[in-house]
Amino acid sequence: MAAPALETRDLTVRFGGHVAVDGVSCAFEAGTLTAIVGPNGAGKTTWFNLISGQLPATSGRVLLGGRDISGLPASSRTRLGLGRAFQLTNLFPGLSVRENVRLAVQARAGAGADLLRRWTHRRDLIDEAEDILEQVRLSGRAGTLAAELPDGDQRKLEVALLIALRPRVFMFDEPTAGMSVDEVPTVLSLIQDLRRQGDRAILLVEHKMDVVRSLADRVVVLHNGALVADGPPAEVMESAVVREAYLGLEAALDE
Ligand SMILES: Nc1ncnc2c1ncn2[C@@H]1O[C@H](COP(=O)(O)OP(=O)(O)OP(=O)(O)O)[C@@H](O)[C@H]1O
Repeated sequence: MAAPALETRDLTVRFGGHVAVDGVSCAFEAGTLTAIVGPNGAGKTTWFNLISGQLPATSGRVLLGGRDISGLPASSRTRLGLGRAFQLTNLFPGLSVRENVRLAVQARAGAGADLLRRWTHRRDLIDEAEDILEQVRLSGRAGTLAAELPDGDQRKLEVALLIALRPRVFMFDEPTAGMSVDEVPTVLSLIQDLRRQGDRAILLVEHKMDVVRSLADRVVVLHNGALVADGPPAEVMESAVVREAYLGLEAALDE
């Protein structure tokens, strides 16, 4: 059997006496979208930080496609196919949307640091960038400077840059936080499109239960740093253990 796209084994981090992520073992298969939920301070973002390499683990392992990446820095993990959205540092505010996407495609393709000058020779990469712009519905804004995009479009651009990297694992941490109501569906349908491609695992930290219900195949619940429930959304969100453990979530679950 193929190794899971991503796996954490007994992953733990302590801050002094506080165990923020407590022995979390969990595997994510390609073609699935897993929502990670839990009350504030449950350890969701810290778990993401351990997976992406932003934070070193105290103990435990992270495996990407079966390969142990625990000791690797974040940049190497990205190169190996771990794509975390909204943490990207490769967005150039002074360049247009199109130029940003082209640079990301070119960087992934290893076309060198000669950047925009080479574009005329790489029709395939130009086409790929245009396809991605279309996929994220930013073709109409291709000439706009990244810095001048409204927030929602900037999120879309960040997803575009992530797609350009062709990761096998996509990690989204509250992708619609702070967005206006009319922008939310676009970003959610983008994430749904990614899931439909079938060859990647998608992890989504999300507080909005309606989003979880509509997008996720599976829900993983963290509480006090530990994984306390894992299963199909309807089952997990209705389970007594989750309802009892999460008084704070109860209102949201009933929405
Ligand atoms: N660098 C750090 N140093 C000390 N404590 C930390 C650090 N990072 C996180 N923590 C603590 O670890 C716990 C988990 O925090 P984390 O942000 O991962 O929770 P979360 O589930 O993502 O919460 P939220 O939903 O509010 O984003 C919290 O108690 C937090 O204060």
